[in-house]
This record gives sequence, structure tokens and C-alpha cells, in this order.
Amino acid sequence: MHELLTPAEMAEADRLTIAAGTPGIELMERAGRAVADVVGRRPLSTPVLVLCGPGNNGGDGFVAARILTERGFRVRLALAGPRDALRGDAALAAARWRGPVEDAFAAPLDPSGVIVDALLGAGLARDVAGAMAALIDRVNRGGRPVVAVDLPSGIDGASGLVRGIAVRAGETVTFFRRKPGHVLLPGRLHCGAVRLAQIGIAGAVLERIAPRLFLNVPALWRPAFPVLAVDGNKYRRGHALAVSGGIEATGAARMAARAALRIGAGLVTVAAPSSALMVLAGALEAVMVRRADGAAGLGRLLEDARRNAVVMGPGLDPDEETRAMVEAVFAAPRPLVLDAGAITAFAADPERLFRGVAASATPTVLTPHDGEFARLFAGAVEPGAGKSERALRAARLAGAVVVLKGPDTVVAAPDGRAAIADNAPPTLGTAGSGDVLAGMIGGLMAQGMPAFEAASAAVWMHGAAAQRFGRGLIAEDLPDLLPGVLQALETDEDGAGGD
Ligand SMILES: NC(=O)C1=CN([C@@H]2O[C@H](COP(=O)(O)OP(=O)(O)OC[C@H]3O[C@@H](n4cnc5c(N)ncnc54)[C@H](OP(=O)(O)O)[C@@H]3O)[C@@H](O)[C@H]2O)[C@@H](O)CC1
Ligand SMILES: [K+]
Repeated sequence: MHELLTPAEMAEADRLTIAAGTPGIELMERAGRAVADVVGRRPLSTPVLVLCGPGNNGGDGFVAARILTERGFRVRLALAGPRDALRGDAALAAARWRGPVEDAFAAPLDPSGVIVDALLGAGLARDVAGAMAALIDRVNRGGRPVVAVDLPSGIDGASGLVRGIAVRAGETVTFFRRKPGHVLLPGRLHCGAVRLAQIGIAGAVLERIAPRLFLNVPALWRPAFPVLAVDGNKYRRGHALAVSGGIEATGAARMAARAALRIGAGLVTVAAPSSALMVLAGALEAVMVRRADGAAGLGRLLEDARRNAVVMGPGLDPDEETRAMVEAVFAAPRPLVLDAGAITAFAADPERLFRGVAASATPTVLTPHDGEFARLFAGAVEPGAGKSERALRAARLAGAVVVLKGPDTVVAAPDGRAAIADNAPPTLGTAGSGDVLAGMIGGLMAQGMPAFEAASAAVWMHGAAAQRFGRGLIAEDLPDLLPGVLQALETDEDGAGGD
């Protein structure tokens, strides 16, 4: 259930199901019934106003209105547009509705009760304007609880972006699989609680559609997650290297290193410039410290093949020395996580970074937040595009896995796969949280996990760890919350492994 289908892919699922023998009106009946089931959890005395649009989304509304009436609800239905313009299944569904049809553009919105938004769904084709925009504005200002059919009208199902204006719903009933627009912001915030209903589309259609977007849940990456071998030892669990900044910037690498160790790397070393060695030596226990001055020093540490993954960027200055150190890792080469200063270091010449990634031919993960992303991919990636699209284009351009951070972190791979997370609480917006994430990714890559899966797992676990703590979280807490998350993953407690 963790596949996310774009509206175009959903239309294909619809088409394949109809071609296999289920009439479209049957799918619409089941969709409308699912909406009626959600709306019908309210007391029978709740007045219901169903707003129907000109397409099949409106058709679902006609079905829901009929079923709710049959169940004893007092239902008004209002259509946005002329009734004789309805086509196909929507026209069939409308013909089965026996009640009056009001003009949605003129109809008063009930001062009480619930509104069903069946105006626009997967067929949204342009920005909402004119009378439709005015209607949506009235719905939002009315403050009535809204149940949206498929998508809140005005939300783009592929990108989650608001096309002009969009309904703010408390619940959204969608069908078969969620769409990216249910998970990405701001779409997710307009959806309220998303209820997923099955309407008889067989899972087998996914083999034909081959979706590339996924909700980031353990089911996505669990098969690649490191298992502890009974006969294992610390060397077989990998050795991550975190590169520290100078004496005034050692904390970031320490947090990354602790996170790498907690997530299961067998050994972790902080590579530090001479100036910072004393500070680090006094502040680390299980994590080791080694001297590495500049690119030459780092290169020497990487002569030991057991040091098999590198995390760079937290605490580093965005300068030529940092660029040269990144290139020393490319020359080694080693799986590499680049964050913060190591990303910004290439802002003036991103091609130099991309060439290095290509030449090293080892997995590289970039973990920019929006600002760092804009600096590195300025010009190359259209800012108005949806977040998953921007991350995917960047991943293709860089030849690296791109982790575009935020409340809806997207992990995008150059091969076109992307995972979107919805489990990050706002408490993760705290100093050093990104350093911990980079360390977690490096720790998983040191254990041999492929880059896309390692980044996706780390992002999900980062969110899960923060959820366990709640308010008052600081980045230092995160590594020590990981054992609980790991144990829950193993025992599948909290449904952590489910969809
Ligand atoms: N796929 C499935 O498996 C199933 C799908 N089902 C349901 O079908 C829905 C998709 O139906 P759909 O394709 O008819 O599109 P829909 O969302 O009704 O919009 C199209 C209409 O809106 C119009 N319009 C577009 N943009 C506009 C704008 N900005 N402002 C104003 N108008 C605009 C557009 O007009 P036009 O562009 O032609 O001028 C056209 O008339 C889907 O969301 C789900 O609810 C279920 O019944 C069962 C299974
Ligand atoms: K809708």
C-alpha cells in the first residue's frame, strides 16, 4: 500500500480495471459508497451538502448523496455547471439521483452540517479561477467540516501544490492508492485525515504501471536493512568516518558519529584537523579520533579499506579545502554522504561536484535543505515544480541520491525512484538535527545498505525517533532514541513495519 500513484497513473489503473471487465460506473458506485461510509459516521441529524463538479469527481458526489439519503440523512446536492454537460459515468450517476440539483455557484452553504467536496479531483487541469475559485473560497470561509472526495479541490494530485486556491478538508477519502499530493505539502495539510478505500482495483495493475513514487515506510526499505549476523563482529558491521570541522565546529561531526554508531556501524572514527584533536579526544569514548589535515590527511586515512563510508559537511566551511577533501573521498573512492558546508562548497561550481560523483562511480548522497538545494541546483531545477519532481531532476543531474529535507522529506534516486516521508514532527526543526541524519545515512551505508534505501530508512527512523521524544527534543537526544526505534522495527511493534 506504500505506492503513490500520480493522477495519470491512477487513470491508467482505472483504465486497466475497466478493460479487464469492471464497468466504470461500478468503480464510481464503490467510490461514492466509500465516501458515504466516511460521511455517514456522523449522527443522522447532521445536514449534508454535496458539492459536485463537472467531471467524474462530481459523479462520486452524486453516488454518495444518493446512498446517504437512502441511509436517512438530509442531503442537499449542488452542481457547479450545467447538468446536461455531464458525460459518461458522471451522467449515469447523476441520473440515479432523484433529489433536486441546486446551482453550486448560487446555493447557500448550510450554517450547520458537513460539506462533501466533489468538485475537482484527479482531473484538475489548470489553476482554479473565476466562479469555481469564489465557491472554494466560500467553502473555506464557512468553517464547516469538509470531507473531500479523492483530493481537496484545487490540490494538484501529482505535486501537492495549490492550483490557485484549494479546499481545506478535515478528511479526504481516496481510492486504491494515495497520490503524492496527499503526502507532499501543502497538499497534506489541505487533506486532513486521509482515508484509503479499496474499490475493486486489483493490486496486479501495479505490475503494469510500475510506480516510482512511494510513501517512506519500513516496508519500502526493510528488505535491504542490515541484519545482525550471529557470527558477525564489529569489522563486519562497517566503519564509518565522519569528518570534523576546526576547533570551533566539532559538535556537528560528533553528533553525526554518534548517530552512525547507534544505527549499527561497527566502528566510527572522527577525522579531525590537528587544531581540533584535543577537543575531540576529550569528548568521545566509543567513537575514535584520527588526525586528518586537509585532503592529503583524509586520503591517508582512506588508504585503510576498512573505513568504508564517509560523512562530510556538518561543521565544515564551504571552501576550497572542503572541496579538495570531498575529491579525496571520490578518489578513494568511498560511499559518501555530503551535507551542509560540503554542499554549499560547490554552489559556485556544481559541475565540479557532479563530475566528481560521476568519476568516482560510488554511491553519493546529498542531504540539502531548501536553501542548500537552491544554491546547488539554482537554474537547473525549476523552482515552481513540485518537491518530488525537483528532487528527482536534481538526483538525475547530480548522479546522486538527493535527500531534500523538510516536513515532507523527499529521497530521490537518479534511477527515478522517490520516497516521501510523512512522519517528521515539527520538533525535528532544531539545531544539529541534520548532522544526526547525515550520520545515520553514513552508518547504514557503512553496513552495506544501498544509498537510496539507506537514506530512506534514515529519514524514516529520524522521524520515528523524534516522535518518541516529543516536545523539548534537541539533536543530542536523537542518537540515543535510535535503539528504541531499531527494536520496534525488529518486533514490528507500533505497526512500524506495516504500510
Ligand atoms: N481513476 C479511478 O480509478 C476512479 C476515479 N474516480 C473519480 O474520478 C475523478 C477523476 O475524474 P475526471 O478525470 O473526470 O476529473 P475531475 O477531477 O472530475 O475533473 C475534471 C473536470 O473538471 C474540470 N476542470 C479541470 N480543472 C478545472 C479547473 N481548474 N477549474 C474548473 N474546472 C476544471 C474539467 O473540465 P475541462 O477541463 O474539460 O474544461 C472536467 O470537467 C477522481 O478524482 C475520482 O473522484 C472514481 O469515480 C472511480 C475510480
Ligand atoms: K474533490
